Amino acid sequence: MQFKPHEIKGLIECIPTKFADDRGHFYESYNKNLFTANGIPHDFVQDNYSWSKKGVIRGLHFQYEPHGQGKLVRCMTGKVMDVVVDIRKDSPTFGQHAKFILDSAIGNMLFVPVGFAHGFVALEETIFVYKCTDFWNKGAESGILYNDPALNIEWGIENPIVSEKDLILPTLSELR
Ligand SMILES: Cc1cn([C@H]2C[C@H](O)[C@@H](COP(=O)(O)OP(=O)(O)O[C@H]3O[C@@H](C)C(=O)[C@@H](O)[C@H]3O)O2)c(=O)[nH]c1=O
Repeated sequence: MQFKPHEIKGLIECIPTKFADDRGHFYESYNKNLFTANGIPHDFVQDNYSWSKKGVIRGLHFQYEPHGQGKLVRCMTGKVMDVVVDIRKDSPTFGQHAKFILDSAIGNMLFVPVGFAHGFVALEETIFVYKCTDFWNKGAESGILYNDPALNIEWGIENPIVSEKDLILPTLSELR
């Protein structure tokens, strides 16, 4: 597994080493000792699964403290452009976003720490799976409008499929 810290502190892309043979291939998608030794020392308490049609945008989501969730995200099938926004108030990169192509053919993952809003656009029909460091808490759920003009995120898609809930999320400045 290769661990690639991003210039926005705390984001780590994890790229597995695959063992291929005549049957197919194998890799460890999570190993607590290895992840702990490489800057992801968390206890994950919930695993999530979503299936999305091509052109779906989910996000940008986060939970308020003390229910913040770190997330280790990846595609089991398909491919997404994953988008994260730094909303840590004391961060020098507050308000900045980063984009990652997560591709099931590669198996790359992204660790998104507490303090980021997270979302993705499905570039293909995609099964998206992720481990969370805290439980879902409906009362603590919040988010930012995916097309908040101030964030200036280029999603690369016209007419995305977005949930009614996500279409009425506040902008980042409305949150503050
Ligand atoms: C997130 C979540 C939702 N649900 C339920 C609530 C609702 O009825 C249904 C669908 O929920 P949502 O529309 O919020 O699902 P979705 O838009 O896929 O929410 C997810 O989006 C991505 C981008 C994230 O980062 C996740 O943390 C999560 O917020 O599933 C749970 O039971 N447990 C959970 O952990």
